Amino acid sequence: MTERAEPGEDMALSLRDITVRFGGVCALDHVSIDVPKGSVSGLIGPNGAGKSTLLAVASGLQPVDTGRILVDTEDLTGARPQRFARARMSRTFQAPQLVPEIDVRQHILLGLRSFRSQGWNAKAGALVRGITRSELDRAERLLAELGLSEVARRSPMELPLGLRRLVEVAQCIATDPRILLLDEPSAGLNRVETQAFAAIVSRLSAERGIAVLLVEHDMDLVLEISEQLFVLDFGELIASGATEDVTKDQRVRDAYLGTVKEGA
Ligand SMILES: Nc1ncnc2c1ncn2[C@@H]1O[C@H](COP(=O)(O)OP(=O)(O)OP(=O)(O)O)[C@@H](O)[C@H]1O
Repeated sequence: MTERAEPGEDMALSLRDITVRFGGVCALDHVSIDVPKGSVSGLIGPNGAGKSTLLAVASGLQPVDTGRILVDTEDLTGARPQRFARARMSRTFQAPQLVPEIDVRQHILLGLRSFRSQGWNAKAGALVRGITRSELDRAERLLAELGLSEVARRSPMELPLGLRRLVEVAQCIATDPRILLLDEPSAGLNRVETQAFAAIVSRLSAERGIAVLLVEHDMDLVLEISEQLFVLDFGELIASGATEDVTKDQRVRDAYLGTVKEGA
């Protein structure tokens, strides 16, 4: 099912000529993007532009009508989401996929064992039993790194949305991803929480060499942390490249960034 493809040495994820149609709607129209290793890329565009569809394609959740998906050097087109996870691809969802029955630390322990709480059941609960000292230490370090130590023993459902999103990110990080897809992580966060979140994502990407692809409507956040930008409009990629170049592109400014001032 998977085969070696031509290596995009600096690219963690390459989507080539991706088309996805839902009946008469062309959600993605021959879109190609390259997400570099170890940096943050922003994926922006108005409502309905195809951003969520592209993330679903990139994580193996959405079949494509045309195109190829290369993760590092492997062609995973048509592979199941589990195969993407084995290729060290991890993602968050607009509604964090967390469960009330296990505490924050147990979510991290699941992540360390390469499980997500998505589809959690009694079997997954058993997976966090018999944990080793080393796993516990790693979980505690990660909790501290993301500022979650104080809430480690609480159910994520008792926490405000901003912390729930961080728990999901922490669980993703625990799986030791090469690629992290973030779907509107700042939705529902206040300015201070968004700033804190931005700092954490930038640091994790730089320190751990994670390629981050960020779908986000908060342009301040996107422009602050993204080294590259991809701009979708009605399923079409209208611009891509270094953030400072893309934000000067007249078509992008007209379609989406009308309020961004020169030099922003
Ligand atoms: N499962 C589906 N069935 C039918 N149409 C869909 C489906 N998913 C998405 N679409 C359509 O595909 C287009 C792209 O949707 P998508 O959710 O990817 O956009 P988006 O950029 O993520 O939007 P938003 O910013 O509002 O989340 C839209 O016209 C949407 O209505």
